[in-house]
Amino acid sequence: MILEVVSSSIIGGIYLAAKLKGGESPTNDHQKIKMIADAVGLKKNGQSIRIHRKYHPKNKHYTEYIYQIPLGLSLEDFQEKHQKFEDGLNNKQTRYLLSFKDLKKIDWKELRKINSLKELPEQFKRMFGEKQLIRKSVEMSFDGMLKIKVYDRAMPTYLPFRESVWEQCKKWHVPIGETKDGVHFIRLDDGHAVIAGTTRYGKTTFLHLLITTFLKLHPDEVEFSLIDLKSGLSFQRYKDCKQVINMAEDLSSAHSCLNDILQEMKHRKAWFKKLGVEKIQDVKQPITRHYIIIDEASNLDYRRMELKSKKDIEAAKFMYEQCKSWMKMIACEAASLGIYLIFSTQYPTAEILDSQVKANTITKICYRLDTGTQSYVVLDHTGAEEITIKGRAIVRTPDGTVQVQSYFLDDQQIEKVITPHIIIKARKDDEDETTGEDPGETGEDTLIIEPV
Ligand SMILES: Nc1ncnc2c1ncn2[C@@H]1O[C@H](COP(=O)(O)OP(=O)(O)OP(=O)(O)O)[C@@H](O)[C@H]1O
Repeated sequence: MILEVVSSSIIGGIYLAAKLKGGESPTNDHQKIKMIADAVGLKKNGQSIRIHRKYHPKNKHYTEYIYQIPLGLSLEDFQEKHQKFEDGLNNKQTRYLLSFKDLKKIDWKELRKINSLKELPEQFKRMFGEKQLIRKSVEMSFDGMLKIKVYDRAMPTYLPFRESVWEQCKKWHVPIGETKDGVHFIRLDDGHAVIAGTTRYGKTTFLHLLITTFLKLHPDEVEFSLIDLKSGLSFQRYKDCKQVINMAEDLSSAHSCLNDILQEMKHRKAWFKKLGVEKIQDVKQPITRHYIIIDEASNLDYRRMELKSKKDIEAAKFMYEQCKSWMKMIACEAASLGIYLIFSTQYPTAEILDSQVKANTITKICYRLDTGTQSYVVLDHTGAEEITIKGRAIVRTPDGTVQVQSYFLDDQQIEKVITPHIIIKARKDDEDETTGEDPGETGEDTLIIEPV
């Protein structure tokens, strides 16, 4: 049992409500939602939103309000005002979660004597200071009706990854983290994904979780092309995994890697044609899923490089333009062939995240961004600029938009998964330098030239 303490600056004291988890809230959130919608102009021809149903699922931490919205308004219009709804629902109230253990520590005699929050005894203030604030949060979706879920439970701010979560994974799903309702999985075998976020908020940590999850759960059915444009250090540890076919760390090697992918696409297209199938889901033979992971895609841009000679600038510009056009081709055509682009960047401008790449992206994961405009480029609505917690992300898929606290996977957990997959292999560069001698015959290294 959890007690909820609500402090309100209107009443100028403490209102203590003992209630069971999931009980009725003392305020009427529906009325607040309607008032906020009217106040921010979400009305048409004098018509406001109309409540259709209120729903409180058992054992869940939210109440869902289902509204009919006036003709001419869309989900996007409401999502743009997302912050206004959240602020309005939390207006004038601060809520804390306290356990019975906490309550035992309270000196009730002292508490009865006080008239305002300012007079709270030190011990009580300390206890509240340590507790997590409950801030109601809102999620919106649309299926003909506007559904607004109002959560009254604090989201965790740090979640170490638990290996047991992998046991719940469906095929090609990644357990990105947790919402207020528990573990949240994202499906990554039906399209491409974009991951955006300002520096040090969790993009690369999520990419490690993605790679590790697929190495753990589908080691014989997955391949990776890892394009690490942040000095090549993030993905270095995977370079000897047998599933890693290409590694690139600069424009030139990324260019060559993307060229290889185009060949791979041609090869798969020809094969699918022979089999008489259109998409990977229809292929009965064993076939790998290929994930191209680009970490810091903006670093492909030759204008961000320190190039001096005109010749170098021209060469880099040519490769950059080709990489961009190849990424568009991959975005448009590769998903049905089982090749997926995972595009990660700190700078989601319209220049970096091409509109065609974005349009063909199914999953959008957005950590904190610097501006509402950047948030809009990725999610088509603002909100990511309001995030202040590391690992907190807004995830948008065709199923709707949710806020997630992503898992933090540590180095030991990663090492444990990748160690069984490490082999000694010569990569493409080494291969170019060989004298033509068959390395297999020397009895030393095994040369792996990955076929598909
Ligand atoms: N899910 C998480 N939960 C809590 N803290 C996290 C999480 N993910 C990352 N962090 C913290 O943020 C730091 C940076 O994370 P990460 O390298 O993933 O950031 P990034 O977004 O890739 O940054 P950059 O773009 O600068 O490389 C981590 O070392 C860790 O301290």
